[in-house]
Amino acid sequence: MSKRILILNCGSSSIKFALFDPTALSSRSPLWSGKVDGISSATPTFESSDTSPGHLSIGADAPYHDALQHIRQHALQQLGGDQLVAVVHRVVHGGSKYSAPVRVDHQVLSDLRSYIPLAPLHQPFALEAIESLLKAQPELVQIACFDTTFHRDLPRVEKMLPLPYSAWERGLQRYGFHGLSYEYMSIILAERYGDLARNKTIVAHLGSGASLCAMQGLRSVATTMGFSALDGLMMGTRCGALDPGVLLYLMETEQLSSQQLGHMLYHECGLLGISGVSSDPRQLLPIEKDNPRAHDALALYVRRIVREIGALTAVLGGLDMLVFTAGIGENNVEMRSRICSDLQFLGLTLNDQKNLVNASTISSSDSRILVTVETTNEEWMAASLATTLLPN
Ligand SMILES: Nc1ncnc2c1ncn2[C@@H]1O[C@H](COP(=O)(O)OP(=O)(O)O)[C@@H](O)[C@H]1O
Ligand SMILES: CC(=O)OP(=O)(O)O
Ligand SMILES: [Mg+2]
Repeated sequence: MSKRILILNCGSSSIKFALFDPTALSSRSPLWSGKVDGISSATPTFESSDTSPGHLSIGADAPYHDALQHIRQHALQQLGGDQLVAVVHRVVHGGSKYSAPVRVDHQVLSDLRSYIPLAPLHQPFALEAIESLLKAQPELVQIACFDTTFHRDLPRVEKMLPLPYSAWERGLQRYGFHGLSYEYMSIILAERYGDLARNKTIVAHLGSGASLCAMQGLRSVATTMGFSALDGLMMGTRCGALDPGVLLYLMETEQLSSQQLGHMLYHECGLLGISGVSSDPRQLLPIEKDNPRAHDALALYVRRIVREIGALTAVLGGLDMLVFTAGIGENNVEMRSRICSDLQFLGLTLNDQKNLVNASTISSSDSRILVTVETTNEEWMAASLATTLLPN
């Protein structure tokens, strides 16, 4: 009977899953993988390496729960007679207590629950999966790998918030997210580009959630997400960095409660909020010529990225390499082109042909900055980080 581990990656718009042989992780290829997409939308889809994409019928009341059940059934079929030795979860927030992967028990689960208000779009769903498995199969080993871990050694000046000092003492700090993706990038970039990648690199993780990570020596030295996954770039439905005066105004003058504010900031802002049409650039690009709001949404999205790349370049004291990853970064030719076009002042130029086919290197041969496209693999990264915690 062969050993298997199941990885669950609960993102804000999808659940990705993968089954690995823990004794053959060097191949980085899962035995089976897939995703449920558009979970809270009217048209959720399921696809896996053994089935083509299709509509997934899940209830509107508990779509994450239903999607997880569906994945579990498929995973059990895939396992056949093999032994599931652990389920490994991408958990977005490890807080200040969990700075490394951990085996989950009731105490850990309760600690992780206390971080739900810091990541309400992600944390509850990963924890729901952990909790239901803990109930159904208490003997099954479950391991949590955190998005925050890769940023744990951020310089103090990047972690601090300019609030009264007591806030820092109470643990209010910038954490940073998408750490599994960035850690994977740090491995891949070292293998492909060696010393060049160890210089001044910015990785742009552009998916439903989006952030940038400035790396030096392939370690995180600054990142755009902060205390929560709301900070930094404008996203599909999240606002990104915002003048706190706006929040005071909305609370005081428009009497918005914290719940209403939370819902607005996480679900009704970003590309969807401005356009009123979609959180997905693929839907907005074809209509922007005739739809000023779609045009504004895309222009603001690009502007925020360019601004933050400028800021991180200043923090790094220069830039040698820019890497695009995640759903939009890996696939959206036009968005990459617009971002790079606004960065020409850095001596960055794209090779349009290579960009068009999502080639691995998309900068032109005379560009001062190497621009690459890399497929992220948060599931393999979580599998790899969990190996030391697996039962013998
Ligand atoms: N083939 C594709 N072409 C263009 N954009 C894509 C493609 N696949 C995914 N995307 C974009 O990526 C986004 C999802 O990115 P992803 O990294 O999977 O997000 P998350 O992990 O938050 O669910 C989608 O909203 C869509 O905009
Ligand atoms: C932290 C975060 O925003 O994750 P995702 O991009 O998967 O939603
Ligand atoms: Mg993601």
